[in-house]
Amino acid sequence: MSEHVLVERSGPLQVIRLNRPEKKNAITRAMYLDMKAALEEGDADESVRCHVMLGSPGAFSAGNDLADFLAVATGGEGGQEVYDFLLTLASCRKPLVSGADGIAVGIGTTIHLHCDLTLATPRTVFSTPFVDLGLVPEAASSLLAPMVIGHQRAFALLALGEGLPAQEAKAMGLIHGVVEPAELEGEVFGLADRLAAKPPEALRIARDLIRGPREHVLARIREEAVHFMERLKSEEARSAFMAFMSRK
Ligand SMILES: C/C=C/C(=O)SCCNC(=O)CCNC(=O)[C@H](O)C(C)(C)COP(=O)(O)OP(=O)(O)OC[C@H]1O[C@@H](n2cnc3c(N)ncnc32)[C@H](O)[C@@H]1OP(=O)(O)O
Repeated sequence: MSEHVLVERSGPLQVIRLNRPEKKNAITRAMYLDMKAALEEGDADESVRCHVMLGSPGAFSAGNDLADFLAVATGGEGGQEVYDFLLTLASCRKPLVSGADGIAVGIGTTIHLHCDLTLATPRTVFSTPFVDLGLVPEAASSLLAPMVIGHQRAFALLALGEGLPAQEAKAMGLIHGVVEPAELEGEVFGLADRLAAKPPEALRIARDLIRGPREHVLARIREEAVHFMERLKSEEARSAFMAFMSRK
């Protein structure tokens, strides 16, 4: 386990905390592996009733590490860890509650589409500049976002790259609530504890019914991944990553 993902237990909750604040919690290949392993271990552990996902004060996540993307764009290895993590996330068997404060870019936004309850703060802005990076949507966001907020709002988010402030995201039904930064973790743990206290089998069946079949979500992740991997190696993407890495 890298020091950039902290996995803790809090009673029946398993807490996965992104812990790379100096890089705004940009997610590296090692961090995807850690998050995947934690979700699998929590799912397999009968005493875990709910997963909690958190970032740092001011930054849930700046999305995929762009140095890692640049490495792939210039002929190196990578990409499989993201894909494997997303398939695990989308098939997770236990409820997921997340809290986002501040920066939530790329996968730092799309992770929450797989969470059952998400809280954010007034300073949180969700954004997915995929197209500006020469990329395409991932995490089945091209399917899930239009389902939740409608085509045009999803298009503005995923294709135009417009930031979506937390209050608007709540009004659209994309997240459950907005609380002050100082209250975020307490409120997230409060929701997760309420879920953990429910009869687990009834909650599991209810969650499966509410989320619906997973096949089409997994199929969309696969479909997006084909395009995403091609785009990662494109000149459009390479120049966008280089522009970020060489900015002053
Ligand atoms: C499958 C997944 C796909 C995706 O997730 S696609 C999305 C990829 N992410 C992005 O395009 C976001 C890139 N980052 C930014 O645009 C900005 O950052 C922010 C708006 C998120 C924050 O800006 P500010 O508050 O001014 O912070 P700062 O000075 O830019 O960042 C602090 C340190 O964090 C590093 N960093 C930020 N984001 C990333 C990243 N995504 N990959 C690698 N490093 C990142 C910076 O370089 C810098 O580092 P140093 O202090 O050493 O200069």
